[in-house]
Amino acid sequence: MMSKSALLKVILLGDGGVGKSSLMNRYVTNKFDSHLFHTIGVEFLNKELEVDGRRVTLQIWDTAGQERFRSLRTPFYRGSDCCLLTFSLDDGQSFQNLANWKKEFTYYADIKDPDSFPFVVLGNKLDIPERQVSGEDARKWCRENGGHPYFETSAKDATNVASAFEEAVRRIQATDDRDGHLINTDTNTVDLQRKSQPQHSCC
Ligand SMILES: Nc1nc2c(ncn2[C@@H]2O[C@H](COP(=O)(O)OP(=O)(O)OP(=O)(O)O)[C@@H](O)[C@H]2O)c(=O)[nH]1
Ligand SMILES: [Mg+2]
Repeated sequence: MMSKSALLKVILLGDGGVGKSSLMNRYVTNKFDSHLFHTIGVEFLNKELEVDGRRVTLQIWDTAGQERFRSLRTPFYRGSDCCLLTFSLDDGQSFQNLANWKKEFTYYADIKDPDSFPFVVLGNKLDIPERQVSGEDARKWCRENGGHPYFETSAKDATNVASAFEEAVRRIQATDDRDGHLINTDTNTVDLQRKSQPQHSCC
């Protein structure tokens, strides 16, 4: 039985230190490291998953958030199917910068119609009690800037991490049927549910 899986590219953008690498690592390897080094340029990891009965290969691109690495990361924005705008709930400035990240992505990814492009907003480090950004302010920003879904996550304790990435897939699938990205994976699986057809001897 041939089964197809869509190859989808999601990209994590946001200030340095908000937890982009930690979110990717938590989701793909289910690990958390409290002493991660700053990302230089970009890195990516793949993850196979099934969303609403459809198999997906998610290619997750993690980018360097520090300003000095802008020229290293921007060439990789093109071809993204979804952008995860990430800030940290204990860092008000990273929330203020979301608009800049959205603008930078839209420009370098050459997005013709930003209003219909799938963005998902992540407020990370939910486990840290000293919040500087309220959920109400974050939801208001998302409403006023395109109606983007919003998740409060913690890469440290895994809260909402899988849901956020799964929603990114849903938003892509809702935006446009990805048949163009479907890649055939010859899986040679036998469908055990199917009743074996009565053998008709033909002779
Ligand atoms: N408490 C807590 N710490 C976190 C969380 N996510 C990341 N961190 C920590 O925050 C620091 C920065 O995390 P990174 O994942 O490296 O941040 P980044 O966005 O990839 O940073 P750049 O690579 O510089 O863009 C690290 O010490 C992480 O351990 C979280 O959800 N909760
Ligand atoms: Mg990083």
